[in-house]
Amino acid sequence: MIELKNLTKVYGSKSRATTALSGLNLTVDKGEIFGVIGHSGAGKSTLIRCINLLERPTGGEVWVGGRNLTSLGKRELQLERRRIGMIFQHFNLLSSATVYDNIAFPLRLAGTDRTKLKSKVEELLSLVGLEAHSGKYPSQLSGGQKQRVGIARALASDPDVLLCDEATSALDPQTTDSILKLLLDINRKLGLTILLITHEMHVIQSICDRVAVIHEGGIVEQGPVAEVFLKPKHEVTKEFISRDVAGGDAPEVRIAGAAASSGRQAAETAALPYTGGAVFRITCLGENTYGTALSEVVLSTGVHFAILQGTVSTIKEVPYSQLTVSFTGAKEAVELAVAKLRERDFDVEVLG
Ligand SMILES: Nc1ncnc2c1ncn2[C@@H]1O[C@H](COP(=O)(O)OP(=O)(O)OP(=O)(O)O)[C@@H](O)[C@H]1O
Repeated sequence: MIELKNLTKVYGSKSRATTALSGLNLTVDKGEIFGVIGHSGAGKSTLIRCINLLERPTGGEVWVGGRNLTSLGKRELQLERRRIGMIFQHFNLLSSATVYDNIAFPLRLAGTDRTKLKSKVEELLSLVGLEAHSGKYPSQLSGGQKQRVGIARALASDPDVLLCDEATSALDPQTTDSILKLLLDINRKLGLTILLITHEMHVIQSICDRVAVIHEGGIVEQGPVAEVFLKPKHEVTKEFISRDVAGGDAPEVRIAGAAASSGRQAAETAALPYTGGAVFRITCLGENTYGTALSEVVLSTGVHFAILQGTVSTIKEVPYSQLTVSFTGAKEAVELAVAKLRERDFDVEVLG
């Protein structure tokens, strides 16, 4: 649905030039929710604004729905843009217009007749749950309600694609969750392709199918959310995840006193209690998360275990657990426990 080929954006020129995007490639499939995460200055806003050509790329191509937008003239581009809705961090509503008129705005611009306009606005008000607020002005609405208006307005032209520019960054956690749920509902009901940019892993984890990590104007890692989230490879990805899990800057896993050989293990050998046992990271995705497989394996092999760190949560409504455990017992028994866990679809990583 969206294909970015070798996308480049340089702001300014000569000694004042800033390269915001450097030959970026990305494909978003029809009907999926795709998240791009990155730190401040990584190029997220530039990327999303280049997709509807609010920002002209310096080089490369932007394909949406099979058309190369970068090759279109003004009039054709205007028409294609109707197939791309956009919502913004600060909502960008018309302050002097009511909720109804904000939603009706793009329909009036497109010359929609009165009867059709009224029924479309009413349908959108109901979709975003604002039927009771249609006569209010933006100043009379909460942040979450304002974003609902933004979403309804973006959907007025029946777009195929919705671009979300940090759409929940100005909202509190509870309101964020209700807006994310609305986006997920819309994606499922309308089959809308959604591309969002964010600096919050929670947003990605809640609703995205796939994620790309942007750093210094390029994609450094991408894949299905569960894969990237549970097995991050790039340092920037690991940092986002450890912040999200630990709620701060703490590294993901640290083991006090254990001998370390590899770089990754060395970085992880500092803060968890030393139990004398072998340390593993055990990951489980799906219904098995709440099952008894782990205790069955442990009981059947006679090893003892201590949980050093753990998370049980969900990735887009699918449960997962990731536990750092220390196994103590005879070497053969520990090896057997690990083999049995792997047989039962647990991912077991040796940490030390
Ligand atoms: N209009 C502009 N003129 C010059 N440089 C710009 C302009 N817009 C962005 N940049 C630069 O391009 C780079 C990428 O900026 P961009 O806003 O795309 O990053 P971002 O990931 O969205 O950051 P944030 O999360 O802080 O919004 C940064 O170095 C920024 O300073």
